[in-house]
Amino acid sequence: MPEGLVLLVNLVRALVRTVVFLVRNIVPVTVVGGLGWLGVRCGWAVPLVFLVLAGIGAGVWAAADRPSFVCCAVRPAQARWRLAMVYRRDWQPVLVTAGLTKTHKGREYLPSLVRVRCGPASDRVLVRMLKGQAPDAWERVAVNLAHGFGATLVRVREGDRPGRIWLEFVRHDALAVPIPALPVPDAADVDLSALEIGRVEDGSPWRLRLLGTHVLIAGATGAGKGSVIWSTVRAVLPLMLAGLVEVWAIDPKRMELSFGRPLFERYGRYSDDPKGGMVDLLEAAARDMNARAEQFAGVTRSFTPSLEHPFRVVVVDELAFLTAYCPQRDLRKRAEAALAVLTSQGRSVGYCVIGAQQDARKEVNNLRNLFPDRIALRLDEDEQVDMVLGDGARDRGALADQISSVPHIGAGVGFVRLETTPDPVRVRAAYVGDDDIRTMVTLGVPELDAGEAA
Ligand SMILES: Nc1ncnc2c1ncn2[C@@H]1O[C@H](COP(=O)(O)OP(=O)(O)OP(=O)(O)O)[C@@H](O)[C@H]1O
Repeated sequence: MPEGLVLLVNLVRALVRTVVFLVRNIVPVTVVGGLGWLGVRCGWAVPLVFLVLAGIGAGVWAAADRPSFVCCAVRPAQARWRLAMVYRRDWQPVLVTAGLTKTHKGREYLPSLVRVRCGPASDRVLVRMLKGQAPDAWERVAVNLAHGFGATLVRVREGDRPGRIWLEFVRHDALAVPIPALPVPDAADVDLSALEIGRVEDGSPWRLRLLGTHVLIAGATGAGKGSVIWSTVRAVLPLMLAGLVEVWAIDPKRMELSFGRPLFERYGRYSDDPKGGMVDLLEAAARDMNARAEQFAGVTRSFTPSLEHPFRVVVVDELAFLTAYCPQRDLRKRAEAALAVLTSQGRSVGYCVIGAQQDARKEVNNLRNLFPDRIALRLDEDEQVDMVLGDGARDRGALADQISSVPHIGAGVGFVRLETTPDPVRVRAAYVGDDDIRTMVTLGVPELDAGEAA
């Protein structure tokens, strides 16, 4: 190519890049340009005064309404900064090393970086993949991307349209510190479709639905199943006291739920009797549910709790004890049958089963598919993740087998699928300690003093 032509091509390239840069950064460029122009025309004291006034304005805004300041000013600025200083700067070298680019006839094709959004603990980067590329190609090199961009973890999420994906770069673990028990809400604020029981990784509240569903909590021993159960009981406590919710507790382990026995006995039922009492309780629930279903048939399709028909939550602390480990075959069969009736028909008539289990394997719990909502806390083996959350959940980032077994760091941490997104999200349940449970019992059964309640 003649030298003059090379020069011309490079000149045009530089011009195009400058225009693209100016258009992309129109706001900061205009502000800096405007201040510079003021400085030249009126002296440098004038832009300085503007900057000081802007600083004071930002300070007042931050003091008056911190969430909106963070959301509208800090996060967009952080996203711009990280786009320029982290992602755009290292985009080409990292993608080339990770094998995500293609070279054809001497020309390199590079996936495009569309947008960056920053959250409190992670960045989301929207990427336009190369034509013919699939998200799996990115999932396979997630570790390379994490190291390349200085993140602790990268998850690949579906994009806003075909051909695009979101890369979620986790900067630091926002759930590494235990969350103390949440305050007992006012009765008017309790929503059985969205009970606040902890926090999602992005800092938003973790809300659990009970109305119209059943919940399975799977986690190895010490994974923190108790904190999910107790945070849920705490969230419905005001409605229990008002007679609109009953909690029927089945406690084969005689540990976790026995703390709240007086509460369950007054505002529901409780059994830890391995000789048939627990199964009787399950069967009683199934019978009541059938009677309710008959009463409602043809009258109503949506359930609203009332004093006559309270919402009933049946909590089973260890499902496998009733369905697999119980030595009497007859009791196992009866428990399985009652659970199957409750989980298959109870949703629309105000029954919700919350089942906890340590072992997610199929042979231990055949009823797993009857629980529409499932929570995977720390699990022993990677194949259990898909057994709990459904096929492909682990590939989509639900690394429940890698949650720390140190209680302070990993207990109560897990993965769930929310209604709003197909991808599993990381959550942590608030920790309801023994004192919190005592306080709850005293609230519900005031005649017991705190000592007796324990
Ligand atoms: N959400 C939490 N945040 C911090 N620590 C927690 C949390 N949940 C539980 N822990 C700690 O982890 C320990 C084990 O929790 P828990 O007994 O709830 O586990 P589990 O899954 O019910 O175990 P198991 O099946 O053996 O009964 C608790 O004693 C507590 O110290």
